Amino acid sequence: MTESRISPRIEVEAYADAEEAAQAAAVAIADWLAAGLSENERASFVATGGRSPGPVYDLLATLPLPWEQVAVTLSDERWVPPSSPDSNEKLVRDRLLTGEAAGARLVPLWSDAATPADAADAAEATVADLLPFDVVLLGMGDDGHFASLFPGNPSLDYGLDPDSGALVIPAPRGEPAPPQDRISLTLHALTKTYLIVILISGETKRRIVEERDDLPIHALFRAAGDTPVRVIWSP
Ligand SMILES: O=C(O)[C@H](O)[C@@H](O)[C@H](O)[C@H](O)COP(=O)(O)O
Repeated sequence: MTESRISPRIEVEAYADAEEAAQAAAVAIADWLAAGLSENERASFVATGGRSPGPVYDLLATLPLPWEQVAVTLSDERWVPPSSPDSNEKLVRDRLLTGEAAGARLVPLWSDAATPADAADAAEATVADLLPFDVVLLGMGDDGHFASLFPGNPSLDYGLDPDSGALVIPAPRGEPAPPQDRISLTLHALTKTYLIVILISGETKRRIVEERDDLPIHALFRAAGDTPVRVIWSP
């Protein structure tokens, strides 16, 4: 593993391949959950969507943690029911809440509310009950978005406002992204945690992290304060 520093606190940890990166992320998450559970009755984990985290969840589901003491919520959700193949809740139910981790408690963001805004309002209280999170897992898009906080989206400024006080907001579909309405945790919510793990791959994403400072992900780095941020990368 090699490390490159882009700031005093953020290090890009380079792993040989996606499998090694997933292993490193799973170990980081499991260690932090175990540490939280050594001090508290409950722990909470923010899982993310997309293509990258599935192998991490597969590994976590094999680990003998006291998962019945762990609450799992989502960094964001597409405005689709949990039966949809696009649902992040479905991804987490299928890949994480199985095996050893079947007993974990899922706190979803989607509900049968009339609109994403109504669902976000309803999720505000259930997410607030989980704070501070023990660990947050995020991915990042090629545009530097994380969760559903997309460059150019009308919800972005509010979503990145560290003083907003809001935990969960609607993110409308738009041009260029996202392709469908979303619900997202805010920067304010996602930085109320003891560890942030960002799982990315490919040169484009590594260069975004290392060479730019103007995208949503960089606002997260700045807002993280004393919260450790681990950027786990593979080619
Ligand atoms: O709902 C989602 O799609 C995710 O929460 C999203 O924020 C994801 O983390 C990034 O788009 C990176 O996705 P990949 O890991 O597939 O590149």
